[in-house]
Amino acid sequence: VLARAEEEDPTIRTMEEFSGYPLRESPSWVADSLSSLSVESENLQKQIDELASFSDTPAPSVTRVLYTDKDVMARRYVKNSMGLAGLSVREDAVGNIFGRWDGLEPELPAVATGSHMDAIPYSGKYDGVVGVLGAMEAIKVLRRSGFKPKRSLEIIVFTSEEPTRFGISCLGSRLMAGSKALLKELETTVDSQNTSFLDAAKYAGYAQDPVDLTSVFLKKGAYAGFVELHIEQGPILEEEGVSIGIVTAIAAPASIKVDFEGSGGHAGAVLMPYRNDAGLAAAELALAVEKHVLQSGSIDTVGTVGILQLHPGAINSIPSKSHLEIDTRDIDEERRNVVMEKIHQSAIRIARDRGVKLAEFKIVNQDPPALSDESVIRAMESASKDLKLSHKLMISRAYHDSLFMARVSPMGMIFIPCYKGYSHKPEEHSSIQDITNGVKVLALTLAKLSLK
Ligand SMILES: NC(=O)N[C@@H](O)C(=O)O
Ligand SMILES: [Mn+2]
Ligand SMILES: [Mn+2]
Repeated sequence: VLARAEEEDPTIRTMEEFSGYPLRESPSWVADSLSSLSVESENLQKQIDELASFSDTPAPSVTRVLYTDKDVMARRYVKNSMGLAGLSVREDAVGNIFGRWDGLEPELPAVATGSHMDAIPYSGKYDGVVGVLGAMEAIKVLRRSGFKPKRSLEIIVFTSEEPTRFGISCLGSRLMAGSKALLKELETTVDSQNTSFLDAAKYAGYAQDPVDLTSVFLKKGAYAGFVELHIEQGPILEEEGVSIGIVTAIAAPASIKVDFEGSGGHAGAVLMPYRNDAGLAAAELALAVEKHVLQSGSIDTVGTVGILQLHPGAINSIPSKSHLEIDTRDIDEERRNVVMEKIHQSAIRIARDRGVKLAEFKIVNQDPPALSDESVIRAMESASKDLKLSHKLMISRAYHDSLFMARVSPMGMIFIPCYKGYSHKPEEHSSIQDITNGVKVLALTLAKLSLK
């Protein structure tokens, strides 16, 4: 369809370049391709179920942690599927996977899409995976419709969006966005088993010597656009009966690691006035996090203590050490930073009042929010309209690799409804109809962006 229009009327091309608006969004082009946008939904659901089987915990839960055997098997499955979809596949030094469909003008910066396939402990099978397998299906949909992209289309599977193994979220996309701080951090980063990041990466077949992780950095202007399809992970779309969420901004995430050290001792013999209980210090700080977040003055501020560990972890021994990991977010970066400072002051006060040592108060990440790009938002909106799917503008409270891709490319995200907004638990679910709608909107959005 495209080739024919271009050959027939060069003025269209000039008009397009001038307005930056693909005239071919004229009803005829969209109408032509709309009817032929067929999604193989059954096969897509089968792939989602198959990928969920690469898990270290029993179904319906999914646990797939970075560079573990199940992660390596899942990576092999996805690379294989990319090959079958006719994409040229490559990987970088930390295992970000790229599947490319060359466009008519392959020298132009490509348009990318993608998400992640690692899964936190005891989570579901849709978080990230819909954006990876759905992206592959979107490319297949366009191929089936006879569409020929001008700009190449590239699927990216990001390494370690989840912070599970090394406490670092969006590790792959952060590096792609050129984070020198992370580069440094990874030299000494170890997991809870004291395995270094580099050893774990090597175990999975990455970070081959001579290790140069700067090779992961994206060249400026590498992509003309990036669009991530993802489940909403919240209840709004389902509650309002809306099919498509068009993300305009991603909230600003931050995480803090805290260690307290006390004197420990016998749970029976040490009387209460003589204790320096690191466990109670941790408990008090966890409640202080909640207090500061609730007092931020906005419902948009959230705070979670998702990890709280006590040492030696014996019922009849007073905790001598405690470790907490705090996740706090807000769409207002300043307001979130104020909360973080209050949490820090509380940690110092609690340590003083309880006679324990604040051994560590480490801000692991403190990221700014990201805004979606206007032109990408317009493309997602017009795609939803063309497909006659209800849609609404909304913000993402969860973070995504898109948060970092926004630093190197015009970014947008497409949300689909999920059951009761459940996520990060086995009950996470999106209907194949909702996934199919998301895939169609993604396909059409990629087509429009690839013509620009
Ligand atoms: N999308 C998503 O779940 N990202 C998470 O890693 C998060 O904690 O937001
Ligand atoms: Mn997640
Ligand atoms: Mn995700």
